[in-house]
Amino acid sequence: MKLQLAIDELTVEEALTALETLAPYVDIVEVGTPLLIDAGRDAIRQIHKKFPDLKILCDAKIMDAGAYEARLAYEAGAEYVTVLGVTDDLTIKECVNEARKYGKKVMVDMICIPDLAARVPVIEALGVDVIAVHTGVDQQARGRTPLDDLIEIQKHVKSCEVAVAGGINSKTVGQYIARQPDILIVGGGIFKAKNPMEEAGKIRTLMRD
Ligand SMILES: O=C(CO)[C@H](O)[C@H](O)COP(=O)(O)O
Repeated sequence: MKLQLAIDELTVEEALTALETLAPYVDIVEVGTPLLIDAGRDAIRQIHKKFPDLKILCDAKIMDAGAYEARLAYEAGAEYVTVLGVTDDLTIKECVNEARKYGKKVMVDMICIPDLAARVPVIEALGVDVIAVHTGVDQQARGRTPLDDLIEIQKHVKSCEVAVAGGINSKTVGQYIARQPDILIVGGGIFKAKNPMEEAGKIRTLMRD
């Protein structure tokens, strides 16, 4: 199981500083959508330059122009790019084609897909690498978690990796670890903790137990 650290509400400078202590705990660093809006691909470039061993996920949440936008992420140094599962199959396929050209990966964000059982086989057949269930922050504020979606999606995914995101922290992570997703995504749970390094350490320890 890999730990993906989602960096959403930090500046690039803050992200680079935070990674000095957090990098040893994580496998994948996510340049989150808000950070991407704030700093653009420079966020990917700077993190890649300072931490060349860390895999970077560009949370572009692509909805259109799959090949072009995926290429922008890969050329900046991202290993993964995200595309939205609600978009059309052609856009997802274009991302996959571009990933294969660059030797990189595509994660599909299943946010707001009402019928996971119907959509998963179609998306898997497009050749994506990771399918992620994701409860967005606005839904989290209404008390929703991604646990039921994780349980549901694991019934339908046959071969690609499964990731889970949405308000996970060291107190709730146990229920996700018990389901053994391939990638656990944590953002606010670490960055909003009093001691982010301690929180990342706790999560990492629980992943090993
Ligand atoms: O994709 C995201 C926001 O669009 C987040 O990066 C993802 O939900 C993880 O962050 P958190 O753990 O704070 O929910």
